[in-house]
Amino acid sequence: MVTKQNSASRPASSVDTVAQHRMSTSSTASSTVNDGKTRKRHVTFGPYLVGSTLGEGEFGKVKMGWTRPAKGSDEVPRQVAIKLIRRNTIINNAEREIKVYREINALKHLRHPNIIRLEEVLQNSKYIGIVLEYASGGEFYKYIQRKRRLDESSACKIFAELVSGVAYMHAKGLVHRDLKLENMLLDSTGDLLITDFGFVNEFRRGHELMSTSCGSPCYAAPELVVTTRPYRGRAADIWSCGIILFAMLAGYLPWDDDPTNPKGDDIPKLYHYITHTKLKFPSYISALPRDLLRKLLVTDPRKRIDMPHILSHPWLKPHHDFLAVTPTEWDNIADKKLQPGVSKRSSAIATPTTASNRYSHTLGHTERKNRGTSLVMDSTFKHSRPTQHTYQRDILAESPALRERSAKLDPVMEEEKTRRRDSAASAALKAVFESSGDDLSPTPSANTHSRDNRMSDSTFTDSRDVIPQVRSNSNVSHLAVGESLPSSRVPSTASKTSHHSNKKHDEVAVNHDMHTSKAHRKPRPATYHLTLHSTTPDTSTSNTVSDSKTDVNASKTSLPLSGSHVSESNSLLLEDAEMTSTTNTMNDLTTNELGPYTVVPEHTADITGEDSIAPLKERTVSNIMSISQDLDSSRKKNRSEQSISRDRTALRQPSNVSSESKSRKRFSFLSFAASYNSSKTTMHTNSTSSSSISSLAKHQAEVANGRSRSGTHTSSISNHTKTSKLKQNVTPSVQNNTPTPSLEPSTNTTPKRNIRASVMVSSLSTSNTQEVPIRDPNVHESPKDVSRTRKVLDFFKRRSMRI
Ligand SMILES: Nc1ncnc2c1ncn2[C@@H]1O[C@H](COP(=O)(O)OP(=O)(O)OP(=O)(O)O)[C@@H](O)[C@H]1O
Repeated sequence: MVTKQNSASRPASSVDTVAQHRMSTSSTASSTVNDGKTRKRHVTFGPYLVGSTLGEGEFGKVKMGWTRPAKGSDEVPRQVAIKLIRRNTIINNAEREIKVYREINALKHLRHPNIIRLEEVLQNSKYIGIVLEYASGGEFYKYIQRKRRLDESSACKIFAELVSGVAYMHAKGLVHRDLKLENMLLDSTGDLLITDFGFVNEFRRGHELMSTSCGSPCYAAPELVVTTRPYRGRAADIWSCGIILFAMLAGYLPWDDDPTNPKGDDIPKLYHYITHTKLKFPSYISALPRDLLRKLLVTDPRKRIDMPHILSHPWLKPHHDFLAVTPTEWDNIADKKLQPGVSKRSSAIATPTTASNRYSHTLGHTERKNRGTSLVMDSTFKHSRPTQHTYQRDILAESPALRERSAKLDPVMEEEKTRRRDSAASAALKAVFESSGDDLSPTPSANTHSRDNRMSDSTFTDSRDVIPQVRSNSNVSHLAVGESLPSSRVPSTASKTSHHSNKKHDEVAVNHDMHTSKAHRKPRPATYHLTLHSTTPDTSTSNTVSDSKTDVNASKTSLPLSGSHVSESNSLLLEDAEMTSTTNTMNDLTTNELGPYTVVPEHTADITGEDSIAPLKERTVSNIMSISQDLDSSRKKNRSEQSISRDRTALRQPSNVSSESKSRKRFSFLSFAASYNSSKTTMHTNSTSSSSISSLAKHQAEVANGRSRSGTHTSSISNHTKTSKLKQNVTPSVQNNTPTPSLEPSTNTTPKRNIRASVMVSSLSTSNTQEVPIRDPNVHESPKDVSRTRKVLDFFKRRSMRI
């Protein structure tokens, strides 16, 4: 149990004691410990000691953190990852703010072993700190880079975990919309953790069309890119899963072999290629995964395989028991610790092996079902959080406006809501809000429901079972998303075992004939470029598997191919009669998902604000609503300004960006501009869009000429990719008497900026963008082709203005 203490009142020696204890348990902590003669200042954030930077994202740094066990406690400090978001970076940016709260609220409702676990959210005057489960296995895309590609059994296991997590969130009425290798982490046992829920959205069954395009170009489903029609979020996620599976198995991204676009960085060309070219497999991918990939990477979302068929696909047979766990069962497993009268500690002691088998895919489904109430979770589920609808119900009960919004909740979840209404989490949370009055924010009055008080409630037989809770002292009002069991009481993360960890991702037998030294030099998101591999065109035109002569088993394997899921051709059906206008807008989501998170860390150090002890502005329903209401206007107002200021912010990034982060392939306006220029496009826009383009073009010219305001951009710019295509000196002409933006680059090498890959593009009125003829001398396109490609370009044109 972590006890919050005020650093001002806590003896410094105890800090050192904790630090030394920490040092003894974690090798990464040594930098904060001195020789004992002089006291060093330890960086803290709320109840956590803060360590080194794990990574950097759009909103700021992710830091390693450690819990600080109370003095005399036998608890071992536990590692967490703290995503620190500078409040001033989101305070005047409604979209960013919404993204942060989307992530928080989505994570709060998701409890699945392959989805990163949210521990709690802290806030002070400078930062919002999202405390996450620490993924000690690191980033999945780096793992693939190291391995070059995964062997089929490893890929199968990881893919099973991925689709299990995705199926779970889909069943919860949520779509991720930014699934990609870069948003996947590994835990200590090599199991997958899906992360980065900033683009998550909610859908209702029967009304699941979405209008906001977002994601990362290489992983985005074609319907997001080449049409402006509403799309089905779940189908888009499934496409991304297909790209991920292909990358895992092949070691490179699909449709990466366009000779006219060898680096795949010309996104419009890439999508043109995707929609016109059959999927090709390298010879080392066998028949079953090929079959699944063919069904996943179907450009027509109506013909794309759906989740039930994925889960039952023969290639995933080794994991069918794991995949048979239903979302409700996952929830039941997570809720186990909340049930009155169940002592996790005694159960864990009584059934240690069961606990460690939690993720075991080898566990028979029958056996798993029969475990019944004896099932014990290990540390992954040591926290419990209020469910989405429990949480919403309690909030909505206090707000007529939000109650009205609640009518839009997924009816599929109604049963879930009812089922959870009386859960311990619900009761505890309700108690918190009841005591907090109309404000709905946990205030000092909520402290009457302090941990100690609730511990005396006979409902909870084990103090560690009580979550969520308000941890409080005289200075702090803290809504904890979860509370941990002492690490010593439960199987540690490191001790988690599964049959996967036994294998520990066997080293891939790399075919060195295929992986030439040239291949190693190619900076691809998934390491290799297709053209360096032996590839086999997908020649299937019917429900047969006959892709490669190396697939000896192909002809012998009888696959339950579903005609509806087999891609006969990659032509995208743009006319989707079923698609109608969507009601699922960002505003809908915003109001439903924002919550009264207001947490004040008790004491400060380097990363805390000066006034951190003072009560901070509560996040009330009214300001939640105002964010929602202001969204549209602020979006319009700030569109072009934000894009430029973000560009400049990115340019002011510190020069010591790690080489790894530099090498991460990120989509940027510059890369788009390079692609745009290289496609020799002439733009015709109306005055509105042209002014934005003009602004961006002006800014880009500044960048190219080294006149960035910060003056430090050269050091912060990734120079691993030279925008050689900019040297083609193509100047789009902007008509309608608007100034012609000069996109001519300087003759100097113009490096590509390293900014985030995930973007969100609101569907703008097509009237804002006029004809965008594509002129590619090498391609003779039909009017239909031109139209499709134009849509691609429109997408990225809009997108680039939204960055
Ligand atoms: N729970 C975690 N455990 C370990 N490392 C993490 C964890 N979360 C993030 N990281 C590291 O921090 C990096 C930045 O994460 P973050 O989610 O902020 O950025 P991102 O992946 O670029 O997403 P985005 O910027 O879209 O929010 C990751 O790439 C990863 O290396």
